[in-house]
Amino acid sequence: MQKKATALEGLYIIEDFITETEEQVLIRAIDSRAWCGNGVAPNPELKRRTQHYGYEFSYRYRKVIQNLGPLPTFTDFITKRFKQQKIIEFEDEPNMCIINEYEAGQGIMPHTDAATIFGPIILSLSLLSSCLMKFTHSNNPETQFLVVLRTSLLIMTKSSRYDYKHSISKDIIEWFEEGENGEKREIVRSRRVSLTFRTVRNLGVDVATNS
Ligand SMILES: O=C(O)CCC(=O)C(=O)O
Ligand SMILES: [Fe+2]
Repeated sequence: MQKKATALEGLYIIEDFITETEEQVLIRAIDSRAWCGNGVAPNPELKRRTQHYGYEFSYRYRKVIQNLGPLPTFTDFITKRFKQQKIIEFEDEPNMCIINEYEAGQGIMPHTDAATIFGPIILSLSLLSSCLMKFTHSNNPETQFLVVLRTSLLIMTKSSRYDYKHSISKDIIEWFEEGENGEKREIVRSRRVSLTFRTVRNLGVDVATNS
């Protein structure tokens, strides 16, 4: 398992964080649970579907609204691996996991995960379809970085976590350049599911945005 640095300070990717079998087992466990969003409470106004564990986040009020108890057992092997691989320190143990589902044509608007509420490390495990995540500097929008998310773990810390907004487009076809020769590659987006692990530090209102 290799933690690779990206060109953006504080942003790392681990490509082989879980196996294909673990991915399938996770998807089955997730799909056996109830989704909210797309008309269903507690976040009916959000078009994409989500599941909230540990704490419930309200996109409307931009804050954590209730403690939901421990994370589900199907995430135990993931959080254990965070510790084994020394991705997190003890005090950064995630106590919240939001699962997002993106159908083809769905994305997430540029935002910075609330610095007042969540801890310094944001971990996002991507399943199923690949996509591009764009990082745009909050004060200097011309400064941008693109990362490819396959079945991988994204580790967002430091500048990437605080100084940039991250977003995923709604595009069904995305292009990126890879390798030494900058070969052009295509992603045809289909269903993607991500698990974002955070540490809730504070139950205050999110003064930044999390959409
Ligand atoms: O889907 C992802 O990988 C990112 C989700 C995200 O940025 C968020 O929920 O704040
Ligand atoms: Fe985010």
